[in-house]
Amino acid sequence: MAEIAGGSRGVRGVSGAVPVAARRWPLVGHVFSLLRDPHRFMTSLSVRGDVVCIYLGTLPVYVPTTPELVHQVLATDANKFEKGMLFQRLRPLLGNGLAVSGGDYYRRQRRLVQPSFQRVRIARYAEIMSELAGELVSSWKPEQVVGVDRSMQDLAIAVAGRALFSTDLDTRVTSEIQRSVPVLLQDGSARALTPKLLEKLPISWNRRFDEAIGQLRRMVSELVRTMRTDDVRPDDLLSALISARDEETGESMNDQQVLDEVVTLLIAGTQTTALALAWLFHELARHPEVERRLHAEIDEVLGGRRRATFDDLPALTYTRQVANEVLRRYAPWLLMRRTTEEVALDGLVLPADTEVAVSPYTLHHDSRYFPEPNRFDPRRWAPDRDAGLPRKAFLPFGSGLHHCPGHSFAHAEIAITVATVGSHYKLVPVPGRRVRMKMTAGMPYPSQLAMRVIPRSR
Ligand code: HEM
Repeated sequence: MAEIAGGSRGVRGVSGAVPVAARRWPLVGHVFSLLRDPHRFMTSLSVRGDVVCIYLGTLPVYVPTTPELVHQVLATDANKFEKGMLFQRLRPLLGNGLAVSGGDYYRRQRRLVQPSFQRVRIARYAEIMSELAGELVSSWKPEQVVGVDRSMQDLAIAVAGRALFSTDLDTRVTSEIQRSVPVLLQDGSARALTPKLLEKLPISWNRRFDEAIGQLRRMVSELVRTMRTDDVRPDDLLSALISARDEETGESMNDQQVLDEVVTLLIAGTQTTALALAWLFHELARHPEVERRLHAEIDEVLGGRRRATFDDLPALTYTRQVANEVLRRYAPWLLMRRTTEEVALDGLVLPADTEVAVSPYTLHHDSRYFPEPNRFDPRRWAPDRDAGLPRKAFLPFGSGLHHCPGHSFAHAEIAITVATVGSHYKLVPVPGRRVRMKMTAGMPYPSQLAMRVIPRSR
């Protein structure tokens, strides 16, 4: 029989009954099931109920599974929530940046950061994307085996680094970013999930993590100070953040605030985009008919050019459909929130300080909104099917108050990279290496993604 949490002021003062997800273990709760087979666990939630309780260790977390309830949490009632427990554990890394801050402070910072992602600025960042994707492709040799996950991560870090700090800064900056960001991405999620007690132990990954944060924050704060005193500022994201003025108050950010937002952008904007690209190449290799159609589009739009640019984006329509399908299939597992006051959610009353999580992954694999959800089918996103699209069930970039400010940046980077790679090469899997999906850092990670680079014959 299904386990039920709640009851009259049951779990931590929650009133109302709610089903508990299957396969709960003593002490670890559902963490074991999540790690062992994340796809199976996350897709089992919607069959259980409209709100399901999962346990991260002994902590109950309430997960709404319908688009309407998700919209309530992320948009309509967004003011009644703050970022949840896992984000708080990342404060040493992200400071008080957008991903962790809340209330009036958050709103002001969001108003200041948002203009850095206007269309004209994306066009400027797209030049960097095109140049760096071209350099990556030139560095590959025909028949070479590349770690696609690692290559895409290096590329995304280089793009974000240059977009933030312009091209003419010394290479010390770029190499420090290339060194610290992967450490922070890898160890940051482990730190968020392990007991707080372990943070202080002098074990190697704690030392590595603390050293990487220290180095990165020192370097960025030095840059911010230098840039403030320079008469001529480069046309980059960092100068845009420094010059931003709040329309309502005329205020700008101090050095600490700029620093927190820069580190947040480096962390939030790199791993996510790199994963989408890595999974995209994986899916292309598994679906030759999709790959053929994509290559045909690239050849037609680029007309023999070897690098895609910002101006090509509107014509790369099938590329966009493929990207959307990747973002559907490989979406964030859980976006964590915590109530700041009492919230009524589908017959439940959640008191303040209750952990709630929304799962884009679960919604994206619910057959009520996406028929045959495990099938990779970019045609779902074809323009003639537009009217039937379940928009509220598609949340790769979240929605409402915290909707990802970097979504156009990410779409531009995905399309430019795929088209630039596709104009030279196709990537084929190395036989005998099985790719599994891992639960890491809130996103689906491939276990390993070694692929061979084959020149395209046209
Ligand atoms: C495929 C790539 C990406 C995906 C799937 C993605 C996904 C998301 C999601 C789901 C959220 C909402 C989190 C929440 O509600 O708790 C978010 C927020 C955020 N993203 Fe992205 N993102 C991507 C790329 C980027 C890029 C390229 C940047 C910046 C250069 C960026 C910067 C941010 C920031 C700063 C936030 C926090 C926003 C806030 O809380 O107000 N992201 N992203």
